[in-house]
Amino acid sequence: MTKYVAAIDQGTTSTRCMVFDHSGHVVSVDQTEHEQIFPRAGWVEHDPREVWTNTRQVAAGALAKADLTTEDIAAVGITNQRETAVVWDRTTGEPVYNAIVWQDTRTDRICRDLADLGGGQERYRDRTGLPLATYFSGPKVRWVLDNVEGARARAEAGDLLFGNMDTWLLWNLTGGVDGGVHVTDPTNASRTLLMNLDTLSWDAEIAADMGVPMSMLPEIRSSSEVYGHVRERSALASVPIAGILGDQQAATFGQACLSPGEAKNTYGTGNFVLLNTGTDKVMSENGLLTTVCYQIGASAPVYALEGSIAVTGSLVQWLRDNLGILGTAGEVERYARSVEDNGGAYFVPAFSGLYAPHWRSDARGAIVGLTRFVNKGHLSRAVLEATAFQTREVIDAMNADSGVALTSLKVDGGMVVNELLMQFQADILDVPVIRPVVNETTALGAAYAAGLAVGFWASEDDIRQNWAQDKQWEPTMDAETRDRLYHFWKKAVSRTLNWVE
Ligand SMILES: Nc1ncnc2c1ncn2[C@@H]1O[C@H](COP(=O)(O)OP(=O)(O)O)[C@@H](O)[C@H]1O
Ligand SMILES: O=P(O)(O)OC[C@H](O)CO
Repeated sequence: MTKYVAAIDQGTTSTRCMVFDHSGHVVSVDQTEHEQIFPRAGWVEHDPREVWTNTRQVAAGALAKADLTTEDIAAVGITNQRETAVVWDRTTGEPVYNAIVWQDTRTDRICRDLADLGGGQERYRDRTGLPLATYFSGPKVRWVLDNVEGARARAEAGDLLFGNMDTWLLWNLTGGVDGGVHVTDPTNASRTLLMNLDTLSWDAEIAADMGVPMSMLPEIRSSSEVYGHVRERSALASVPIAGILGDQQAATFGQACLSPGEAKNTYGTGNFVLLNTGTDKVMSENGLLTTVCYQIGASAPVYALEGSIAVTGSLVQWLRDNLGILGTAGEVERYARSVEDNGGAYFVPAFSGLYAPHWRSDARGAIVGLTRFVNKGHLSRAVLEATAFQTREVIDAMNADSGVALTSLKVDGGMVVNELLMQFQADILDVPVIRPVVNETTALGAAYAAGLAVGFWASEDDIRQNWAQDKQWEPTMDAETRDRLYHFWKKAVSRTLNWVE
């Protein structure tokens, strides 16, 4: 029997390939970053060709680093930044435009026009589980067809294909113009504003409203089945591609949040809290998303409530790259520890407006409470605290929507090495925060989906058994302090609204 399963994790800032053994431990990893393209304020793009080239490189790199060959790999899974939209020509394989990234706000006008058709921001909530917001892929496809010369005519002639990053990579991995498979899974499809959450199929009426021809849309298959095999003459040649999960759903799966009431929070570029609600979908009345959590083979889909926060780890990057006041992301903890508290400063990073639970595209970032006293340490602390406060907001909304009061929170992602943040998070939520041994839960979740499809893992019980705790932070803050800090956070948020006119 082959000993390993691989996962390709195509994230916002980088692409990695990871190889896991049967116990879910990392055997090998290779990773490379891609360019963040900011053509103008509010626009964020990636070059899909660069991402595809990087994918091939890291697949080869991960095998080489552990001295593995294709024969050692039982299956490969794909997990990806969700909502990031690619439109390409099926006859040439060439993208017609850069990938428009989930954080991009250029579709604000399109979303407002759609809302004006009736129903406002909630127009498609019943069918899709989502508010009308710039975050999702459908309006991004509309923008490409409206703005790239000749694109609409080519789309209507059936020459153009759409996909989130999972679909773009799957199509290329399985041969591209030579028989590439044009498929996605329900977790990715549920982020387009085009999929019906009950039937797990495309909604023709919404696609018509959105001006997106149905011929562009990939086939929706389950999250765990063999979609095709990797093309010949490449690193993972002939390996079955057997799992697709959007990265936040993959992390939920990798964290073994497999029963209703279990939740995780991933701290990466943004933060994403997902609560497994089982085979019942919970429609949010408090600004959360209802989304597909996973669908394993022919089983019924499992749903989740999601609190999506656009800017958390990227705020640390902003301090480092745009202001130059940090040398590395890790330094934020050292500066934050140099002071006792935030010195009265609050930083609301509404760089892409505010996502959950506010959904306010008219908000923009603000630092409030500044006095001459505030220094680099206080700002560093305010940056970390912003992550924890935003998490509290979505978890409060989740409690209200689901009636589930969390008794602990599983965490993962690039920011969870930050111990000050983890302690502050436990304090602001007043529940323990738990970090697993394998923090690479996103790639692991995709590996599990692929491994289950080919019998490498027998059942979800294997996933539960593989999960192990690394560290737990207990809340120590008194209620009065917690309430005071959170009160000022909410006041700071109110100062960012109604900024864009
Ligand atoms: N020690 C740290 N403290 C706070 N944030 C950190 C630290 N190390 C990394 N980060 C942040 O974590 C993020 C990277 O996490 P990762 O999970 O790799 O992101 P993604 O998958 O979204 O690309 C970056 O935004 C970075 O600023
Ligand atoms: O690539 P990440 O980890 O920042 O995740 C991005 C999310 O999928 C966006 O919805």
